[in-house]
Amino acid sequence: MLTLTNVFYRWPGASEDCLRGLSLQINQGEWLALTGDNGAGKSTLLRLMAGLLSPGAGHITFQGIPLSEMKNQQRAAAIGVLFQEAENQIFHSQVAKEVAFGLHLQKRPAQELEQRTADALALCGLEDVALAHPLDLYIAQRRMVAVASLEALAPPLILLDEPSRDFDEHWLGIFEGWLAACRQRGTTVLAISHDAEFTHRHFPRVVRLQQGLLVNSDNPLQASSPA
Ligand SMILES: Nc1ncnc2c1ncn2[C@@H]1O[C@H](COP(=O)(O)OP(=O)(O)OP(=O)(O)O)[C@@H](O)[C@H]1O
Repeated sequence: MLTLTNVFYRWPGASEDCLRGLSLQINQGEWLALTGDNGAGKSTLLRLMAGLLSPGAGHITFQGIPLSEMKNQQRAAAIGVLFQEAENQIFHSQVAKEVAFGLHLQKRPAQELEQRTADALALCGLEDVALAHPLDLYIAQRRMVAVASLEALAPPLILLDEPSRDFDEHWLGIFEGWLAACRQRGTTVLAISHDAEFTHRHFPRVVRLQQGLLVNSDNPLQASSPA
């Protein structure tokens, strides 16, 4: 589904490459966790996978199409991202409007838009705050607003950066209910996570980013190569 081939990336002004010839294939329907030390480059890699940064060398394709050739709208429909600071991806003054925004951009019929928004709010435990300002919510609820916005669009590939962070037991349960819905519809998911228990519960395949390359957690000495 998503294929990275010999990808290099160096941040502007940095003296060394952050990613050094990294290759990875994420298959359709696969759930893959990405681990690694602080500063290893996991969030950088996620931004490359989302098409928000471009590799300095190498290439990334989504279902065979280079990410660089996809239009923004096409990419947004295909790949959903939950950032580490999910509150920074909230732009509207009302929860329901925020959740519906992506569907508006896709020009979905009004009835479908309303239904999908209502369903996403319900699944994400936000029905009672649908008319609230997102910034008036607790941090866990705000994070779920960003999740509900993803749910409304239901992209086939979802990238999550430290998703279990900020959740107490109650909200983690709701978030994991959403993950179950994603699994049921065959969504492909990649998650960066430092939360070993969460990773173990959901992600059968784990790769580790180390010195700009990926290694399999099962076999730390062997570089992860395209399947
Ligand atoms: N916007 C940026 N501009 C310049 N350098 C950056 C930027 N973002 C990250 N970096 C650098 O890239 C390297 C990798 O950072 P990144 O945030 O991708 O790591 P990470 O593995 O996600 O870390 P963490 O687990 O702490 O979130 C670091 O050296 C960081 O300083």
